[in-house]
Amino acid sequence: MQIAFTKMHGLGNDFVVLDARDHALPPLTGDVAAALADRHTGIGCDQLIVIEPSDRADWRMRIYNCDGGEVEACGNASRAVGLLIGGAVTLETKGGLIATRPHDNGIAVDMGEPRFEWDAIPLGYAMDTLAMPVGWPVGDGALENPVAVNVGNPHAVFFVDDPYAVPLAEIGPLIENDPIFPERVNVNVAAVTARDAITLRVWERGAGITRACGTGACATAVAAMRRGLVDRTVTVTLPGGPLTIAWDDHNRITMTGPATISFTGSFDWGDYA
Ligand SMILES: N[C@H](CCC[C@H](N)C(=O)O)C(=O)O
Repeated sequence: MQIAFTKMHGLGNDFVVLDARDHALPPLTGDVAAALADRHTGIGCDQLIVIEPSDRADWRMRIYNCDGGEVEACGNASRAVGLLIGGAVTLETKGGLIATRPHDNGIAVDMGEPRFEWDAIPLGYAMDTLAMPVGWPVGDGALENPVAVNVGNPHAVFFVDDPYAVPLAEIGPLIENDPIFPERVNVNVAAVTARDAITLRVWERGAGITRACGTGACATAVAAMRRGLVDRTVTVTLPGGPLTIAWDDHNRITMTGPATISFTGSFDWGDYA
């Protein structure tokens, strides 16, 4: 069975997008998602995205990390789907309802409200989420006291002097899989460089180091705002480029940035299932 796909990215965080708005796909399992996402034997991407009908929003967006796990949110993919569909779009995700609209700087996404309660992250037990009383040894120092925040998906945000000096490939998986995070976690290492500027790198849950992470940018921005380190609109610069994040007086996060269609193609479902 031939299936069409659109290859897309947001600042280099890339996606294989399957459009099932007017026809159902064959049953999609985590194994099929991981096979399609494999950069050696599949099409290759950080996340596999499926657009399908919804009875709660215009459409439903399903997100599979390249490890095959289905997850709640993906900021960069939200912009990609918004670009693909066009106009103002509401999307149902496992992490809640979001809304996209065209913007002068690409696509703007209402990412909803951040959650800071320990059991909403979730964490394994009650603790201060503004500075978790934990640390992980790194070299002759440590990554410690992260902010924990849920922006549809779980994030730990560490503020450091230089994100590019952190051995993220080494420490990322250890933190991602620490039992203190029952649903694992996305690991953000960030430096505040001005009241309106943050530099960020991300080890993504189920995907590893990516060139950009939209939810990571949202999580890091509101974490910095909660600590009083930045104003309520900031530019978060990732390896793939900048995103603008605003946290408004109605407690809603807006993320604005580019989305790109790379190419279209098709594959035989039988090659992967
Ligand atoms: N790895 C993330 C999902 C993708 C998030 C990232 N690609 C983004 O743009 O937000 C998670 O497991 O929660």
